[in-house]
Amino acid sequence: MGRYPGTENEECSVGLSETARGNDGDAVAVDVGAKINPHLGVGPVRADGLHELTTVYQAVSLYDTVTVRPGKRGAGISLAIEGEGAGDLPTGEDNLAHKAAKLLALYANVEPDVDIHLRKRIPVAGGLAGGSADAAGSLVACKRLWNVDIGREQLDQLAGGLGSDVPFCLYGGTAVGTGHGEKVEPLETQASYHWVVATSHTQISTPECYKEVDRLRENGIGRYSDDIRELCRAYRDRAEPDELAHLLVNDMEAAAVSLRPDLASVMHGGLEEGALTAHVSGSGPTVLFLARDAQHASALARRVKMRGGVRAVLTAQGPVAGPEA
Ligand SMILES: C[C@](O)(CO)[C@H](O)COP(=O)(O)OP(=O)(O)OC[C@H]1O[C@@H](n2ccc(N)nc2=O)[C@H](O)[C@@H]1O
Ligand SMILES: Nc1ncnc2c1ncn2[C@@H]1O[C@H](COP(=O)(O)OP(=O)(O)OP(=O)(O)O)[C@@H](O)[C@H]1O
Repeated sequence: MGRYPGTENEECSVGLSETARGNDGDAVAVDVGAKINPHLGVGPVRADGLHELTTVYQAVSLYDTVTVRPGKRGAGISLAIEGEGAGDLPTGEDNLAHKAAKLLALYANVEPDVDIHLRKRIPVAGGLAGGSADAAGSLVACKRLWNVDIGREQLDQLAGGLGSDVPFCLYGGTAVGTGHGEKVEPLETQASYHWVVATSHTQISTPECYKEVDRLRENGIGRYSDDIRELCRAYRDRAEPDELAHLLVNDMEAAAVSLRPDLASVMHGGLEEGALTAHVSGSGPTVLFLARDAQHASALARRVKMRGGVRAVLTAQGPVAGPEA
């Protein structure tokens, strides 16, 4: 069993290294879960270039760990990354965890002298909001490190300026997202579901996937799924996984498959192996399979892996709580 409830992935059961969590009392470490969209309705493009969304978010048990420590006076923000995709990610101002720390320091009028360490387990550019999770973790950890007095609404606003998924990553759990995804309303549910998460060797850029949605729409393919009532009811009523399977929607799926046609055979393979349903996660290319329970998820993950054509196959359970420092 992993160190997080509901996960047995090796990636998640590895104890944190000393560099990640240290022994110094000044370090603040937070775990932030990946995001999935059980419903992702994509509407028209707005005047600001972003698409109107009606989405249901859920945080699942694949975690990045963000650790912050006081840096040398005047040294600014330093960032080190280990784990999933570490070599490919920016370590400077382009990193979302860096941006988040800088933004909070500006808000709080404190010197941003902080050493940030990211232990990444969330696949990069996989449609699982790994960068957004790190931004949310950095906000929460730096808030604690610098004792920043900031209300929920203002924190949400800073998060929304960093990216559409960042406000949800602050909340975790299950939530409804509107606007361009930044307006988040928590959705209470006692239900818990088990997923198989099949990651990919290549990445899909989020803006490219949105552009492909638009291109397909111009050709009459796809429509805005803006009705989430049945899905919200199912979450409130603790629907059985079989019922939930029929209610999941992703308006970006056709675009992701158009950009990466091999995803269709990954989905088809999982269904043949007994998945209740298969969907692209967000803007892809990760594929999610819904399982009946934890045992079914483990068995299904093994079978999906044996079929090949994917990078890694993980299991995850959701919802999980948001980051706490
Ligand atoms: C696909 C999702 O993950 C679903 O939750 C999100 O909508 C993407 O959220 P994100 O990665 O935080 O994206 P952002 O950093 O806000 O935006 C990246 C780019 O995606 C496109 N974008 C994003 C959100 C949105 N509602 N409409 C868009 O068209 C825009 O081209 C934008 O420049
Ligand atoms: N801390 C970070 N972790 C991951 N990616 C980051 C980070 N900071 C910046 N990025 C950039 O963001 C890009 C998208 O990465 P991310 O893992 O967030 O994608 P994603 O899961 O597809 O996002 P979303 O689901 O929100 O669309 C990466 O290619 C990378 O260049």
